[in-house]
Amino acid sequence: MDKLTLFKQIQEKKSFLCIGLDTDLHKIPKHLLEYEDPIFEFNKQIIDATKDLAVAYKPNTAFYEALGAKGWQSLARTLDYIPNDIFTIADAKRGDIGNTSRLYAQAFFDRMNFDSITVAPYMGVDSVSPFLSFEGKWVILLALTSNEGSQDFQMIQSGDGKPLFQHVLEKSQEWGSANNLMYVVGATRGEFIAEVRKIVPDHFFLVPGVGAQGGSLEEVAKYGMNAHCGLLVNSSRGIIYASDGEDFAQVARDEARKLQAEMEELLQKFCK
Ligand SMILES: O=C(O)c1cc(=O)[nH]c(=O)n1[C@@H]1O[C@H](COP(=O)(O)O)[C@@H](O)[C@H]1O
Repeated sequence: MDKLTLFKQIQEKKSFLCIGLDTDLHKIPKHLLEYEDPIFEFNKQIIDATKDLAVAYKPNTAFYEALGAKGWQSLARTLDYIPNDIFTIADAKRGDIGNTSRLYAQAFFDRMNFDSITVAPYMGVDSVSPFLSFEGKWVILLALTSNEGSQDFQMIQSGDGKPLFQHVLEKSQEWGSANNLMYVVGATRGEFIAEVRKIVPDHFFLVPGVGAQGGSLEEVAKYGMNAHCGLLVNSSRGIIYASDGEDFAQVARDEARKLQAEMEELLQKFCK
């Protein structure tokens, strides 16, 4: 999916919501456990209930890898079930030496056909560029993450006073463009979003940290939105685990609708 098509989706649905399919066997409603593939059944019902409200789905692969081969099957079935016009993110946080990264890219872009994959930049250009050589696919590079530990390294300043995350943003622009490279910017790092947007004015951000992590959607939009929206704001637990009863899909829809309604207003206010 290219950048313009993604923006058209955002305009049509009046939404820049990404729903995280972080599906945990111990958290899904108990009545689903009688299904042959409870994880897929849960995801299927969440997708059916929210596909008119979301412009992206983001399974975090850890939740599927932890279940071994069966988990991978559930992930593949989930991906196949997501409507083709909705952007898909393999939240795998991969990155290794060149020939290994190329195999990771094959796994998620050829064998699984995800639109995009999250990648850690720590090993530099040869660990990232193999993913960028896949036509029509996206790298979503970790830049300023939402977790506590983002302070440990990402804020360390080099001699020129630039924090590490700024070096990641600047250097990586030599590797890809705003048409195949996005950045992870945590909603919990609101005070830096304006600064990040200045460094990368045209790139899309994947923004986790709204909902369960307490980040502000309004602040993200106020400081991060550009003329093509430029944002995919994720919520996982806040939506998919809003209820653990038989009504889980409807309640998830209600939560997604609340975020989408707020996004509709924010698009009118800041998307210019
Ligand atoms: O790459 C990510 O998606 C990610 C980056 C980051 O900085 N923080 C972060 O929470 N995430 C992921 O985004 C999702 C957030 O989940 P919730 O806190 O339940 O909305 C999880 O799958 C995280 O792994």
